Amino acid sequence: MALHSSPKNTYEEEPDLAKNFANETPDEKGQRPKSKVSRDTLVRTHQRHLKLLSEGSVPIRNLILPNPYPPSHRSICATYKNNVHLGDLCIDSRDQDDVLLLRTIASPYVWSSTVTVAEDETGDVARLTVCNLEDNVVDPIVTEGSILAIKQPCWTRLVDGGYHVRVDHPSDFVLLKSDDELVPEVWRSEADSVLGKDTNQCKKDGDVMFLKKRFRQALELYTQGLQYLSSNPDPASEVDLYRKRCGVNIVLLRLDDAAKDLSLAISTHARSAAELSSSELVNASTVESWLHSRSTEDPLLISSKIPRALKELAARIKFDIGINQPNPDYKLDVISSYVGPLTLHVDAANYMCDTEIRQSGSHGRGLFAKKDFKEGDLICAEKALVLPGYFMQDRNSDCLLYNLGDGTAVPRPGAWLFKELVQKLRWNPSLRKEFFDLEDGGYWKEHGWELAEDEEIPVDVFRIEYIRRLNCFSAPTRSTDVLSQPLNSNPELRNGFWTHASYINHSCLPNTIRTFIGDILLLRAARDIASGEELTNQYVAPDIDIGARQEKYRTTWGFECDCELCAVDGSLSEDIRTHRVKQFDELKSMVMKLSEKSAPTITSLKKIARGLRELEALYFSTASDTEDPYAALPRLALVHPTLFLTEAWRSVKNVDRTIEYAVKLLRNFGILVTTEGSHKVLNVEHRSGLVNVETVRAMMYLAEGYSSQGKEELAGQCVERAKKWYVVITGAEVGMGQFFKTE
Ligand SMILES: C[S@@+](CC[C@H](N)C(=O)[O-])C[C@H]1O[C@@H](n2cnc3c(N)ncnc32)[C@H](O)[C@@H]1O
Repeated sequence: MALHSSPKNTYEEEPDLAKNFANETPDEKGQRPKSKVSRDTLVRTHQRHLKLLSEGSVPIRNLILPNPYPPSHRSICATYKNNVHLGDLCIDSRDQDDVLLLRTIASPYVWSSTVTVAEDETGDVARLTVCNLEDNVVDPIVTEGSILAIKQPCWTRLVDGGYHVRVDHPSDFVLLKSDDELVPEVWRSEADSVLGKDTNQCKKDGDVMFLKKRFRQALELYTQGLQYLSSNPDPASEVDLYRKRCGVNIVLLRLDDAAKDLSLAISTHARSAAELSSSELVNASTVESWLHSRSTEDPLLISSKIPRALKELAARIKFDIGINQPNPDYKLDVISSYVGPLTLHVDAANYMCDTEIRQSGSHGRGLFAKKDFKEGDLICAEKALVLPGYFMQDRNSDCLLYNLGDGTAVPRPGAWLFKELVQKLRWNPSLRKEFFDLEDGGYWKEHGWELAEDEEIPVDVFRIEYIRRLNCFSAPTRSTDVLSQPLNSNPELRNGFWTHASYINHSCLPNTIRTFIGDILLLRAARDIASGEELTNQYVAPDIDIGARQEKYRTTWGFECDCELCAVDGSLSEDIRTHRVKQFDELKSMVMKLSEKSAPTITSLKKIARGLRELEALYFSTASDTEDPYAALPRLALVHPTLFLTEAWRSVKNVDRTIEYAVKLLRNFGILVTTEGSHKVLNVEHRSGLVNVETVRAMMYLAEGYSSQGKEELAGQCVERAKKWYVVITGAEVGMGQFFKTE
């Protein structure tokens, strides 16, 4: 992968160098660093890198995950007794109980990570690199003079020589307030002078910061205003400040804090409003649990009793945390009209109550139907836990994630999802249980890490990455848009996370199809599904050759598929398999060559048809005397040439052949189409067929063919079925008119 970062900027680690370095350097674990850099040199080097950054020498964010280690579970108060200094630290050797207090002596360098220079209480200095912070240049977290506590600190070697203190888990990094009792006396006296503004001034300054998008500073100023009010009570100002702080917390995706602020705003308002002072609303914790409840119900009628501004915030928080509605009723056309590349997040509730998670034989847990669904029905709709909304074309959004632990490199969509997941989970402990319950490929168990019952779940960035990798989905802005894109155009897809849908296991013959409208994932039935049946989905479209597809499942998700198609394909002799792939490749290259020509000749079409028959024979030759194992199954190797021939016969207006090949195409996807009753009734049968854009098109070609033969009833039934499948593959009826007009 080409990297554009300037070689001069050594603060941006070169992933390949870092990887080789990690493998090649002598093991110094547990030793003290051999060399020490002076304060002057550290600061001068830092200034040079700040300058390089301001000159824009770093177009790609390289996020690097080193070899895994668990986050510290200890609170800094509990570990204060193990307060260590820089001189005590060893290389690559962490003690969960250690805590290091530092004060920064330089402005931060904020890009792939936050780099600064800091001193300890004894005046010793170090380069400090904090990874996976939600830091930004406009509103930095670590400013000059910040006081920090670093849990389980150690020295880590740098590629260019030297050592730094590197933090990977955000929870191992704690920003201390100037009045915190842990802050050493010498530092405390200097930092204390920040306070001293009255509430109105804090509010005004906070508003200015908010408008400048310096959200963390706004948060700090509103907090100071509230502190002032604790000794000078004024309920109206208090409600106002909690409301404002709630708004900032929502922007920063700190929903737990936003819910707390809003509960305090509502309870303070209720206490001061004569008609509400005896209501349940005065109890902030009751309001907070309502905000966190996933129900659409409002048993305390909170919304009707509070001012509009608070009501709107309550709706915002509830939608962002996620609410569940009991039915599949959505105005998908309206929702879809709001969605665009920059407006992914829509206000919609989830619909999940007709599906449940339970054990699925050897597949771990799975998602199951709790009632019967008909083909095309909406089974479940879920808003994303995280769907990064960065602008794809923006050069500044380039970002790559390197996992040195297993040597993988994750491109931009996955890297952004990782970054945002870390922040969402860091700031919202209420969302952690659901997330960390997901499949992590045995990562935690393998390391023997466990949590006590009452322990807060730590934000382990390595575990987040394992969970992301096994459970994320690639998503277009809207699935409908994919249909209108030119064939073979390969638009970059986002990478998003939907927790409930993460429980769906893969099958090459899935009974559901997932689609997206903005951050809503819609799961629809690809065929009739009975209550109790496991719901399955295609993680990726299956390769024609079983060896290739099982390899993909094994390396990406750690399983081997045992669906009906894999069982039949897997029972073939190596000889037939190789033969099939070879024939397929030959036929494909013939088709590709012909596709480049504007009008293929009838002779060339007949040649392809002959090749197709030979390939078909390789499927039949696997049949025993009595039954064809592929009778109701897709014959994947036949799909591509059959599609070509269907469209080619259509383009030369040969109606009979178009119908013949459209029926064949559907059959090769595992969908059996027959007619009965003087050719008036269309039978479409599929137990495990694949529904996709090609099958929609094949149905439309059939409709067109029947129509030109004067068989209008059949044509109408084909159109009806094609429309139903259109909804299955795009999620909604949106754009259907246009699609069927242009097809
Ligand atoms: C998105 S999760 C699905 C839920 C998962 N089964 C669980 O228990 O949390 C993906 C993981 O499920 C398992 N899985 C999915 N499809 C499977 C299949 N067809 N056969 C076996 N395991 C499967 C694999 O372990 C895979 O990494």
